[in-house]
Amino acid sequence: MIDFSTPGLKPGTPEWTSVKTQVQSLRTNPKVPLYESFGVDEAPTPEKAKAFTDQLWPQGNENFSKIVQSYSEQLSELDQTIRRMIVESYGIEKYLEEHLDSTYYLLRVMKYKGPQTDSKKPGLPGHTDKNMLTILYQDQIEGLGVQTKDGEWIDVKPSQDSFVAMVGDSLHAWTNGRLHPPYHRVLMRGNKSRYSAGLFSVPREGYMIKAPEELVDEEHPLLFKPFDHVEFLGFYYTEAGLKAQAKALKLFCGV
Ligand SMILES: O=C(O)CCC(=O)C(=O)O
Ligand SMILES: [Fe+2]
Repeated sequence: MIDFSTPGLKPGTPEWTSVKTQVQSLRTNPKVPLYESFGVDEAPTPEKAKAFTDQLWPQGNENFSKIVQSYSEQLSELDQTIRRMIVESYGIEKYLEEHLDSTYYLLRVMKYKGPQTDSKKPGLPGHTDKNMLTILYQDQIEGLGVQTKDGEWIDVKPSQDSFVAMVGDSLHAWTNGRLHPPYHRVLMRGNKSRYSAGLFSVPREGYMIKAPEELVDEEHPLLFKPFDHVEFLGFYYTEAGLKAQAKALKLFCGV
């Protein structure tokens, strides 16, 4: 998963290569000054959780590393439970294994600084997630807003014991449009920092995302041609892709 601090990202550039490294470095961007994030691919793997921790604490922090690993592992199980329920609800269990195997897990921890004013300032611009499914946890400082299909913005109230699961563009395409990827953003106000963590199931490079034929019929014509998520990201971070925003996938491979 690539965040918004790398606009114009294109395959082959040094920025692109940095995204491909296993431990993703701290992301900051002058255009989104309140936002900082730090992520790791394959987060449920103990070695990756440790490498991630060592970036933050070069002298090591075993406790944090164990928490990162166990949090990612448990949330990856939740991700699989949700995706299994989705697959079963469409009666297409024969695709379950392939579908679950088609992704890996990225953990991203995020910090949004308080803008030191009572008027709301953008923390993260509006977007749809490009991956399969996102599971978010936010601390007690609110800021996440989700847009309904009618265009109304609703605030997601922080809750210590719940997560927000969000469909990404890839799952929208895989279900041939049956599941909606919500447009969402973070707005900050006041002087307190907000922390959040996202566990993203991300389609593997080289895997062609293709809606099962059972989900394509006269009533539901095929919406997207099969596509590779990494190639789609390459397009998304071009000027045309960023301009198209939530419609980027349609522009990239819409039928
Ligand atoms: O921090 C949040 O609550 C949202 C983060 C988000 O939307 C993302 O990383 O894609
Ligand atoms: Fe998001």
